[in-house]
Amino acid sequence: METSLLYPVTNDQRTDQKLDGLWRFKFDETKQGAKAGWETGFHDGVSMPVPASFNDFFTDKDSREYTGDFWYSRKFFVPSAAKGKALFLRFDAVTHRATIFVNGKEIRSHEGGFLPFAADISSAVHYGAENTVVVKGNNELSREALPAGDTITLRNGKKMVRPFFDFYNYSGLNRSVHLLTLPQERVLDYTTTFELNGQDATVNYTVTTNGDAPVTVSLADADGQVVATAQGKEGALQVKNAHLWQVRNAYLYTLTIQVGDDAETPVDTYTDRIGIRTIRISGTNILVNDKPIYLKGFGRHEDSPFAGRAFDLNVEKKDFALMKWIGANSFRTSHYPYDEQVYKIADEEGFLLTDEVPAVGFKMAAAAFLGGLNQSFFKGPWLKKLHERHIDQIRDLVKRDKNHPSVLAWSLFNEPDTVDENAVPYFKQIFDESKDLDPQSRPRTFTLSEDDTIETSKVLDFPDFYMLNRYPGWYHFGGHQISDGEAGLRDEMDKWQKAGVTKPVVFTEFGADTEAGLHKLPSVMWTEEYQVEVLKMFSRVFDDYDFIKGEQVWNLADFQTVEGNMRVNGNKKGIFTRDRQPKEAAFFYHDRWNKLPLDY
Ligand SMILES: CCC[C@@H]1NC[C@@H](O)[C@H](O)[C@H]1C(=O)O
Repeated sequence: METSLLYPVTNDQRTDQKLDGLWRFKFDETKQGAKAGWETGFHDGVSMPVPASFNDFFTDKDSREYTGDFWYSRKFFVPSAAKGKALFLRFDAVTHRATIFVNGKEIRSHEGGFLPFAADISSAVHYGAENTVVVKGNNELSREALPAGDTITLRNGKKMVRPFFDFYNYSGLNRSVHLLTLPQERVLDYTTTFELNGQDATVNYTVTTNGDAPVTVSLADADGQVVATAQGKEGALQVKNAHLWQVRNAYLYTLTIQVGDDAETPVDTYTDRIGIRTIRISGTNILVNDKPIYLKGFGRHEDSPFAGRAFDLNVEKKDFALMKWIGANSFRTSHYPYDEQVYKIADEEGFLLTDEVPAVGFKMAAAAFLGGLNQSFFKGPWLKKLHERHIDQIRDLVKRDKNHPSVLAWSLFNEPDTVDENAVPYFKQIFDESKDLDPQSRPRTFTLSEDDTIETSKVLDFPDFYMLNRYPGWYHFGGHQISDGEAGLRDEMDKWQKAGVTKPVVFTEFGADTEAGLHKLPSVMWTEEYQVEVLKMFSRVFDDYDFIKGEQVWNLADFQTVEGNMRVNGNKKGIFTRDRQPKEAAFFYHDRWNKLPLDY
């Protein structure tokens, strides 16, 4: 678990310099890099953009599909003025694992391709001079790491991944790298929780520092007017006539934490933007500020041409423009934590997001669909190591994202095999160990696949609300059989209703692969007309069951997957194409969702 995951800020005490741009890059198929001294830096290889996945920049298949070790290297200057400061390199994400070297000295390693980590380089840098940072990365998959898969070796000796999941194994320095200079005594973390008292609100906070200097906390409104202050590492800010953060009607305050007893020359200052709101599950309702909401939106991916899985602010801005146009109010960060900038935008735009760890592929049937073996996933020698990494990534996810008003819930798995009795002890451990991580006690949940129903799933007591992934009309009862698909879906909803469902149900995946531009009258599968027929069918069912409190269609946009006879250069269930142009279904949802209130 990381000591501090605060997002970098620049002020009189802190600097944040991004090391984005072209680095040197090379593969290390024979693992010769360490022996050849690559950790001290290199000038050969190719230039590689950061942040970006390396895969799509190559024109040969062996390079695009490369699996194994790879190395990045670049120089960076450390000014003499940085002497006396704590120096860190912060990697927003390296997929799937990394070892960091500075000037040839190994600093640290990190496991997990979608969460940040910081390397303390204070003892390794030369001041007033150029330094060299080297990243040794690896993108192999296994059953004891997240996301789950296998790595096989072809007869020609080359490694190849067999993901147990349906998204491409884009790899590399997928997010920004920051050179941070920080005060020796500083803020490491902070928490906020909220109480609403009529028009007023109380912001309860805690601050963690690495020293004993006094702490002062203040809150300023959107006009910069300080509305509350408090002293101490724990306290309460009393806000009169609080302006609440609401769904698609956001309001953000600025929280300022000052360390030191002289406000004129503080030891450290950290600022962040927070939203005052509460989240609660009550019966089959999801409440924001004690008002029931209905989730309208998408499962998404961080995926785009050229950048691969890398965070691209241009794509993110476009995606939010599309989600606002269509009338959405939420999305799931399927199937991994997204770049922190996504959550900041969601905070500003008033979107709710379900924050998901990459616990995907925990189901051998899925592996079988994608080429794995058909056996119990939750009964194997990989479980101990997998659990360690799983709970570690849940801890870091909550530590990183706990102060975002946009975070509605934590998704701890996607489509795990919950029919298997062996799943129960694993789920109990994960839910027990994650229970107290979030100071705001937001709901914890996971998605249930087609096989995991109210009759077959063994773990339905754990989630705080249910997330269903259902595909009648596509993976079964497709085409002219869609009427049987609707009847079967209604049968299942009737069983949920009859069982007396006591928690909200959100549909987090449903849809149909659709080739943009393919039309036929009457429709056939893969046409735009058919995708609309499927989505209209789901809409009819959703409108008939009041315990259903959300519809997040799969997917916002077409996205890259492994190649195969079930994929046409990727997954085409997007409502928009991969270059973000609308299919017919986009206009269906624009009409359906914009008739409703923004938050219901
Ligand atoms: C029947 C499982 C559906 C599956 N669910 C997980 C997503 O990551 C996939 O993209 C989606 C699909 O196959 O479209």
